[in-house]
Amino acid sequence: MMKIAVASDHRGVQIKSKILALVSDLGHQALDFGPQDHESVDYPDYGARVAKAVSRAEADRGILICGTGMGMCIVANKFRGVRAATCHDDVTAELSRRHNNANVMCLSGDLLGEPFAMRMVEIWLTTEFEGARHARRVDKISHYESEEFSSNS
Ligand SMILES: O=C(CO)[C@H](O)[C@H](O)[C@H](O)COP(=O)(O)O
Repeated sequence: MMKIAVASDHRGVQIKSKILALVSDLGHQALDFGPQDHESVDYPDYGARVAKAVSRAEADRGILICGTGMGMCIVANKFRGVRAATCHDDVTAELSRRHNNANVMCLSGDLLGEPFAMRMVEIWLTTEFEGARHARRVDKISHYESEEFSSNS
């Protein structure tokens, strides 16, 4: 069982509730990081909540929804240890796990149909990281965000 933190902006509130239910149905602990209504909010505030939880290992993974899935991805990737990927379909959902070991999935609330998005979430939650050559590449990403790299570049 994983702890999955989920948040959205106002464009993703409706699908967020469906995703939270799916996450629970799949046997995981679903953590709702808001918002709770359709009032307009700023996606960086909610993206940061989930990304911070993943970065601090308070959640195993996160799922973020905004209009396009892009703004959430940009903000989430500012947090150490977060590998956020905007997923558009089954293939990007699967490969973001198998190749990139993505720990945050970002989705569009505007562009994906609900059944399609639900299938992508299920794929993303059930697909393992392949490791091997991909582990070497993910390790290089970690290196580029390390203090050692920042102080020498
Ligand atoms: O992806 C996004 C941010 O990059 C989103 O589409 C936001 O949900 C969008 O920018 C919000 O716009 P709104 O006109 O204030 O609803």
